[in-house]
Formats: sequence, structure tokens, C-alpha cells
Amino acid sequence: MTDDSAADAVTGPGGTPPGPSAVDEPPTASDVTLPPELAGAARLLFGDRLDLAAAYAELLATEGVVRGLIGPREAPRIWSRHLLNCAAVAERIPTGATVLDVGSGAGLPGLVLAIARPDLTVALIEPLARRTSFLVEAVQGLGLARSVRVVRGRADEVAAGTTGAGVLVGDIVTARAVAPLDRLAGWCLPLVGRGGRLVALKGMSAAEEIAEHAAAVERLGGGEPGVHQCGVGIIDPPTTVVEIVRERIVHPPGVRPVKPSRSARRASSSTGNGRRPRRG
Ligand SMILES: C[S@@+](CC[C@H](N)C(=O)[O-])C[C@H]1O[C@@H](n2cnc3c(N)ncnc32)[C@H](O)[C@@H]1O
Repeated sequence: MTDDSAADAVTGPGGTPPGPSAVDEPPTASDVTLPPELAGAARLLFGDRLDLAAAYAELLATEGVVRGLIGPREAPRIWSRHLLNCAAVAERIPTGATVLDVGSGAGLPGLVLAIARPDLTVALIEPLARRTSFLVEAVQGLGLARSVRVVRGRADEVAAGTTGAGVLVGDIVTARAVAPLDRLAGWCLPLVGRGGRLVALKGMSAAEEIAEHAAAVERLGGGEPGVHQCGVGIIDPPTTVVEIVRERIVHPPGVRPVKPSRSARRASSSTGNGRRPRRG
């Protein structure tokens, strides 16, 4: 597998191009200091894990920049555009859920959710070696190894069980700036049991993407996509997510059926349809 280039370093929730960041000055410590106007929101979203969030912010702005995972221009807005934007999504995730974060990059949103919500079990799924090395070091350095694992591979490889990490099935799959909704649904819905949900951070493109891809999502076994605003009254703007419930099990050609985990089966049976969930 080839590694990625610095040219596709992450810059923002919408996957906006990095711009001429390679010639920028490296960030300084004050660049990643939590801005006073965001301190209240950060305290609400991270609670007593705010120090851990600050340690991750610093890691992103230092090693993350040095390794080309995040553009230097992002350092001053790491809190607003990345940490708070991602942490707000925690309100859409049930207590004790297993979360699979597809295309984590430098850990967004998966690692942020693991920091904000110690009750979650999180897998960071990322195919590129340079990114998974950073993620492994970040997880260890932040002391999160008990609740977070890093899986190197593509989402479809994880669903097919060909990464060596076994077959993973979560309650929730998250993704930010990874792919258009139809492709994302094709990759992510096989990673949850029936009744499980894709929670995709989509920003301004949400309604447009739904209009364009709802039919494809339906063919993939997804329900009607819903749009939700997260962090209303806490962050401005709130984070827009598109959610799709896996209503039917549809296996793409060549993908081996997987057995949902006990927690995924519980999530599926709690949808209230009164039927026993079928095996995936
Ligand atoms: C633009 S980056 C976004 C990273 C991160 N989610 C964020 O918001 O900062 C897209 C990421 O998706 C990963 N990716 C692309 N295709 C993938 C696939 N099929 N399965 C899992 N990850 C994938 C890429 O390697 C890259 O790290």
C-alpha cells in the first residue's frame, strides 16, 4: 500500500483544499491555546477531559503538522473547526456505544469522541500508514489504549474482514470529509448491524447530497437520511450531520456476510420493530 502525500493534508470539516500551507510558519504554542471565547463550549463538551483534549490539540498542531497530516494554517483554529466541531457530535451517540470512525485521518472525529466520551469504545479505521502511525502514537500518548484501537485498512476491507483485525461491527459509524454520501453509505452501512447508524459530518452540502444520493442509499439498505444540527447553543455554527439507519441488510457483491456484535444486536432490537434482527 502506498502512503499518502502532504498534498492531501486535512484542513477542514468539508475537506477543503489545504492552500499554500507548505510555506507557512510552523505553529507556536499560543496558536493552540484554547481561545477564551471558546472556553465555555470546550468545558461543556469535554467536561473533566478538557486537559486531555488540550493535549490532543497540541499533538495535532505539532506532530500533526510536522508529519503533514494537518495544514499549519489549521493550528489557530484547531479548537473551533476540529475539536469542538467533532465533539458536538457526541450528543448523537448513545451511551456505551461501539463507534467505528471511517477515514479518521489524524483522529477526526473518532479520537475527539473517545476523549469527550469515556463510555465509548472506538475503532479508528484509516488506510494510510503515515496516518495510522500517528494515530497509534496519539492513542498511546493520551492513555486511551483501553477504549480506542487503530485499524489500518479501508472500510470495505474491514467489513470483509481482510485487514487482519477481524470483522468489526459497531453501533455507530462516523465519518468526516471522506466521500460523497452514496459511496460513504456503501462503505459504512456494512459496518453496523440492522438498526445501526451512519453519522456523517457533512456541513453545507448535507441537503444537496441527500437529494442527489437518497435513491442509492435506499438501494444499499439505508433508511431515509436525516439532517441534525449538533451543539446548538454551544458552538457557532453547529455541526451538521447526516444520519442513515441501516434498515435492511444488503451485501454488495463480493462482501462476506458478517455476524453483528452483541451490542449491535441490542441496538438493532431496541428499534422497536419487535422482530428478531437477522444476521448480517
Ligand atoms: C480528507 S481526509 C479526512 C480525515 C478526517 N476524517 C478529518 O475530517 O480530518 C479523508 C480520509 O479518508 C481516508 N479514506 C479514504 N478512503 C477510505 C476508505 N475507503 N476507507 C477508510 N478510509 C478512507 C483517507 O485516507 C483520509 O485519511
